Amino acid sequence: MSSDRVPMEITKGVNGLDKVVLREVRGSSAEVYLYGAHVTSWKNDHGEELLFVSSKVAGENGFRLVAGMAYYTDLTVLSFNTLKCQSKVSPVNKGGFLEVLIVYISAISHLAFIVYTSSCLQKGCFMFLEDTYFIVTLFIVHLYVDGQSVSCIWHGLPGCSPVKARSDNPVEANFKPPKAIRGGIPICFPQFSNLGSLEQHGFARNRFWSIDTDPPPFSTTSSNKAFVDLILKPSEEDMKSWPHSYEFRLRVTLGPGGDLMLTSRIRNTNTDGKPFTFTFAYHTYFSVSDISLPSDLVPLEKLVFSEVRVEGLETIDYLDNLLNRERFTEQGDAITFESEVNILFPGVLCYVPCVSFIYQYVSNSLCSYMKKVDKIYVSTPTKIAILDHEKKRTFVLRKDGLPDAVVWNPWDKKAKAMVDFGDDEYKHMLCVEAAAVEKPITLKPGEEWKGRQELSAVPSSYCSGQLDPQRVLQGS
Ligand SMILES: O=P(O)(O)OC[C@H]1O[C@@H](O)[C@H](O)[C@@H](O)[C@@H]1O
Repeated sequence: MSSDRVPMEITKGVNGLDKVVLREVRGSSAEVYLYGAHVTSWKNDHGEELLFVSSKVAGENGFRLVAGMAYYTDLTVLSFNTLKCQSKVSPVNKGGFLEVLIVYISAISHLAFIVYTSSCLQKGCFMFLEDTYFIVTLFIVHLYVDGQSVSCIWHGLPGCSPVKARSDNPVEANFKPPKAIRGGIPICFPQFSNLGSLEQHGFARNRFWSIDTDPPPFSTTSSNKAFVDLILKPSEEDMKSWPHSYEFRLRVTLGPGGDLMLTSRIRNTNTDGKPFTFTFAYHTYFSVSDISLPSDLVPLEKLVFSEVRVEGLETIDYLDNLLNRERFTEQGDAITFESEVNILFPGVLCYVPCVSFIYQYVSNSLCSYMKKVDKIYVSTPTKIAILDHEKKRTFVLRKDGLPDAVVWNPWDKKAKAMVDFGDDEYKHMLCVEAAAVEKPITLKPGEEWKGRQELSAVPSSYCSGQLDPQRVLQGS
């Protein structure tokens, strides 16, 4: 091990599982579970989480924002004190904070309702309107809960949008080995998806890895960087389903600027002279602002596109997982995700609840198929950008040894069917996965394969129509 390396911290995570915490001097950090060699957290120097992990993994209280978009309003009716008096704090929430959606029906009356909150607050004095659509003004309030009292911070996020109020029970931690962790960066090896006889995405993501204290030297230096080396070797059990001997070494490095690098080295150590073949992916769940929201008010006749877009895959061939992996070519535009509220109403119609309801209902039933994405882009450029308008952030993914890239979001219906995933969590994640899928990799005994994924999160001042995609992709 290099002597000038930044020390790492080994601690316990969910369900008492060991995790390694990497910290970088300017404040960014990353967490890697030995279970699955799974990166579950990557934070920038402001402490903002950049990866999505399902709330069902962490067992946090569940709350979900339902819909909303930027729009002017002024709200003076509610006071923080009202909220303070009415809050009933459950001990479950001691020391935590909750986010509450306030709905203000401006066209009808100057009343406010909390329509979406965690269950402990439902027991309070708030009026809870479940499964009801409104055209409303939105306010986000953070309730900081400290044993007895609740203090509120208005986040001043006025919005106007059709909103569906929904209750949601606090989410229980339901993650436990041998299940894979939903979110972060699972490693798919030796099989991507169901492309073979093994379990979905292979077994590496749900095996216990070890810390590799003496890895063979790397060609690039990791000195002055925080990193950890992990290793996976086959168990007798694994040999039954995949009868090959290998050493899978993973180095997770946090660079001085907060960049996150994953380098995999897989060596065939078969002594029977036999080669083996595998497919692979870094199944990265990026945390994004609401992917289902439109970026601006637009006229009725125009479709609205979401604020999250992927650039670098235009004109690239892809295999569509939703259509039996049939091959298509991506059209010239960046990949966008259609809005749940894909048609908006002009002027005063915004304030008529029944019109809102009908539009929301119709647009949801017509468009949900179009929103799902599950595509394997083949032979892509080495650099892909994920732009997040709302967060003013661009993720840049660079890859090496991994010709393909998978883009996946389950969208609403599949999300509901996934037990380890909240119903609305699809809105806040997008998987873009550096992968080797179309042409499986074959290693003869003694041969080694290397596949690297490097992620950076850079501030972007994107505002509609002003982004030059080429600059994002070509810039350093
Ligand atoms: O639920 P899993 O096994 O983690 O897989 C999630 C998704 O992973 C993606 O990589 C695949 O393209 C999807 O088809 C799959 O549904």
